[in-house]
Amino acid sequence: MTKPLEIQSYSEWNLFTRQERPLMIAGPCSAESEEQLFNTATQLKNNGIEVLRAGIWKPRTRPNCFEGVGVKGLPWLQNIQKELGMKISTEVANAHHVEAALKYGMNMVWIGARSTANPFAVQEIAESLKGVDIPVLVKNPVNPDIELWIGAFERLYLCGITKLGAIHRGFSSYNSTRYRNMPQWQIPIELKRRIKNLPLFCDPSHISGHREYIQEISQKAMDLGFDGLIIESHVNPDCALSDALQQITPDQLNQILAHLIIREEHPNNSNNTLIIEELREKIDTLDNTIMEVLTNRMKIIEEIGTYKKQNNITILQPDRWEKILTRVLEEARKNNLSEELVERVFKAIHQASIDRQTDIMNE
Ligand SMILES: C=C(O[C@@H]1C=C(C(=O)O)C=C[C@H]1O)C(=O)O
Repeated sequence: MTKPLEIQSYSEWNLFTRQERPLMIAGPCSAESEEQLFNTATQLKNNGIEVLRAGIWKPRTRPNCFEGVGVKGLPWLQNIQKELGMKISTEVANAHHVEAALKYGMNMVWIGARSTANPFAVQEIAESLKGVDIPVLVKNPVNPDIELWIGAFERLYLCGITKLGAIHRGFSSYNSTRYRNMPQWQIPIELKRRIKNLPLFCDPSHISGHREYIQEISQKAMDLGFDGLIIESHVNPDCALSDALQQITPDQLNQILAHLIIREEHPNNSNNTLIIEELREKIDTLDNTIMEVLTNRMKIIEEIGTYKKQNNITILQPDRWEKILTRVLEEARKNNLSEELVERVFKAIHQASIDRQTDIMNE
């Protein structure tokens, strides 16, 4: 889609009366019983949380796990809306879920990571939401594919939904990493650049997979300018029927929120602005130098490419490449620069050289 999506600001969502960052959505991974849900909601509400989340249908990796209580949990949520005045939200994965959720007065729904990865599911959900005026949040797909994530917003938008928001919950990985799902922060950063006015929530519970990391991930999300957080909270996390390790009590959630430092995107006085502006001028000059160096390097790459073509020499020269990489990594170590950064930069430069010389060979 070429035209920018005209997305409504969260101030028009009718969900949050408190509009400061972080906008908060919290509640158990799953609704397990009326009592568990009501007690959790009561404590959250007493701690100032306005929007409750609870999974009713749980997509599980393997069969024979707890797959949610199903529609019988919907009246429990509706009762909380009535008794406690909280806004209620749940995950929907198909048109039946949407219909049932709407019947019980859901104030917001979200599409889960596995569903976002499936355009058929997203299309079905989008069509079933036509004419409905509640916010719809979309979790990132399980695979790190930003186009698929953006495609889901476009499908919803084309069905007339303009109260849209994104939830960053991290990406699946084969390797074992510090977190359950890799944050790959560059992807939500790019999403923010591509859809500028899209409200962005972070789900530190699913990124971390463990409660001990929720604080640091929430802080990072705030420092990257996320608008809100969606955090799993349960009255008795250790006895939770799903995602026990990553859930926290409403009081633990309160502690985490109390420790968050909320920084502003723009400096709040002209002196700070001036200092940053001066430093940015220096960076602009250096960026110009980088561009000049890259341009000159590429010119020489082209000369070598032409010579190789005329003299039947292969494009890739493993020994030369090995030497370059060894040398710059050694320089990185000496200068206290991240070796990972230098390696990534030089691999990208080398790949671009190969691509350019390939073009020359084929001319
Ligand atoms: C430029 C050359 O071609 C390739 C590109 C290189 C580079 O970008 O520095 C190095 C080795 C080759 O794989 C070369 O042969 O020197």
